Amino acid sequence: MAKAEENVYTLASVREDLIRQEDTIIYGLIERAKFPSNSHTYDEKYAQIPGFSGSLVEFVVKNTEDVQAKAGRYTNPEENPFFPENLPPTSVPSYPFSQFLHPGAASININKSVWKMYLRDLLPLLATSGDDGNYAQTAAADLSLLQAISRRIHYGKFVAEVKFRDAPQDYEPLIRAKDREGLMKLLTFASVEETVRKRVEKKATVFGQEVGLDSDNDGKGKSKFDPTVASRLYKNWVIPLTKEVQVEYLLRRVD
Ligand SMILES: O=C(O)C(=O)C[C@]1(C(=O)O)C=C[C@@H](O)C=C1
Repeated sequence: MAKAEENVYTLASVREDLIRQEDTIIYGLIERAKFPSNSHTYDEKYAQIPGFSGSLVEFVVKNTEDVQAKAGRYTNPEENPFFPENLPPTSVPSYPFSQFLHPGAASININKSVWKMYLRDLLPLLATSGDDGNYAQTAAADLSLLQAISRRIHYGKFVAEVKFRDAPQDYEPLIRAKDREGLMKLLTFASVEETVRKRVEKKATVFGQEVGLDSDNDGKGKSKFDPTVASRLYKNWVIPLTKEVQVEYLLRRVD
């Protein structure tokens, strides 16, 4: 959650926020796994939308972002659109979001990589093959999951700012030397990453299980999706991309 006041982010508070965001991502995985792959959703040749060239998922994401931009979504520095080109300005009164980040943060948006990873890597792991015709609903599930993953990854900007403020003397020389590898090493906590992966898989197991009234049967039924998909998502893409955002942010931090 964005904070209105200055200096309210700490390493503990941003980590807590990341933990809460895990829930949103796992619910998003469950919601998308409800539908089969529905490949027409992603097929540019299938969608014949007058005045629009692209797939159905692009149509839903672009148009929803347009509405949400007018409603003020992107005035929050935690939010980054997938299609920033030609987005309308907000039409609502502004909220005094914290100016915690360095202004360079605004130029970091790695949603092109998030989008590619989602379609190419995650969906084949998550969705069973098949077609039930629910393409609009599928695209809507894709959108909320994409937004949750994107928010988590770009939250790396806040994590990096906190780390920089905690130890500028360690970060500044590496930033000035543009030492990406050194920065990556300094911001990495292998044991935290392992805890995150394990917790995510546990949450996915718990949230994905059938709940009955007979507690003896809880957890015995079929899971709503394979919980290892959640931990693989984090291990292979979410954590590495969050770290990439941190490095990009730090490189702009002393400009
Ligand atoms: O908690 C941190 O320190 C983070 O930078 C977040 C995160 C993550 O993406 O979960 C990324 C890098 C660290 O190695 C550990 C965890």
